[in-house]
Amino acid sequence: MADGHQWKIVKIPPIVQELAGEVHEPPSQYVVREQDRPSVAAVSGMPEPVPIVDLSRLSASDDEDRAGELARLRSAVEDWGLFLAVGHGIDPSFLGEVINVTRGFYELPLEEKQKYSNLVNGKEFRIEGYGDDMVVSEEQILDWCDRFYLIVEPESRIAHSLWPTQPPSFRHLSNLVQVSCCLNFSCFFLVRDVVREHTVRCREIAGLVLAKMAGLLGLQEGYFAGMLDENAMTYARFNYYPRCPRPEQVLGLKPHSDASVITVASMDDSVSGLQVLRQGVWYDVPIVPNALLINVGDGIEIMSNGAFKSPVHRVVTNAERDRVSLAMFYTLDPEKELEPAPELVDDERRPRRYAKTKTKDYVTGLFETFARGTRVIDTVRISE
Ligand SMILES: O=C(O)CCC(=O)C(=O)O
Ligand SMILES: [Fe+2]
Repeated sequence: MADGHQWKIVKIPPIVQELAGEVHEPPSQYVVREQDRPSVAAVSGMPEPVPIVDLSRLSASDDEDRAGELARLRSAVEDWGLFLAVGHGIDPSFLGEVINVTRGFYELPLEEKQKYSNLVNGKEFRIEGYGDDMVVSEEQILDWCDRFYLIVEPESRIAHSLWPTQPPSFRHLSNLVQVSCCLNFSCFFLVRDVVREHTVRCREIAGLVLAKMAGLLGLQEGYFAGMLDENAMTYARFNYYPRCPRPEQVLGLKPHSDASVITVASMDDSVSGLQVLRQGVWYDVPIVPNALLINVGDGIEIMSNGAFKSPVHRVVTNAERDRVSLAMFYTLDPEKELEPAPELVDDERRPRRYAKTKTKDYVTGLFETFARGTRVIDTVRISE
């Protein structure tokens, strides 16, 4: 099962935040092959800008306004697979808090963060928790990034060992140590409470976008959004990209696409790093203050039978600044099958392009392919 799955790993990777403080050059296991090296500024003076969609206008009463924004949405999800969403209604101060608690988590002492380790008994890898890449081979090139994954919903799948509901008792410790432990724990409670609230707000946004995307395909508006039911799983991934002395040699996050139905990401307003691949060219996703990034996941590419695209994206690092982001991955009930909507398949004009898989197997497949630098969607693609 995706959430309970554990993998044997060949080695335990270092925590990049610790490593970054010690080295002047990235160790060889982080240095990507010559042909995979990032141009640190990709196409910023780009032939075309990364799309921006004003969500408030998708439901505008003025027909022309609405049609114009829907056309922008169509082009974004067909051609790019992602866009920056403005007019989403989330208060900028709350978005600032989301980024602050993400930073706050990474500012905790290492021992504190390691209480939430993604390694079981120090040697098996699980999705949830704090740590680094799942290392499946000696040759694997590692990402210059630490991450903390939490399952936010449904309640029944939350790993309560990683998600305490009661602060532990520190009474046996000295006063000074008690105070510092309480501070650390209150930071974790803040992470928990903020991410819960953020999940609900971002799901409303995801629901609106999914409804409009279904409409663009001639499906009922609730078609995709309704699939995010009470058993649907939401993962939060808090990313931390330390400064890197040689940003041109490493990747913060290797090229991948998201296994979600849809992803809603909040990013640092002070430092960019996300790049998207479109028609063979890497584009920088610019900083637009208070915008959210909406990323079509593999789930929508599959369910739309390829009409909408799950984009390949990656993250580059920065020599001067560290960077944080928080990605919310909305996925289906792990027991639900992922397959093209029957309405969008017909043998003559639109043959089926993806085979059926169970969501939990798909998500498990993501972690295995990601470690190898390949894409899980290619394992279900039906060749023409
Ligand atoms: O850090 C970012 O901007 C994107 C992160 C991302 O792609 C992911 O967590 O899947
Ligand atoms: Fe991603």
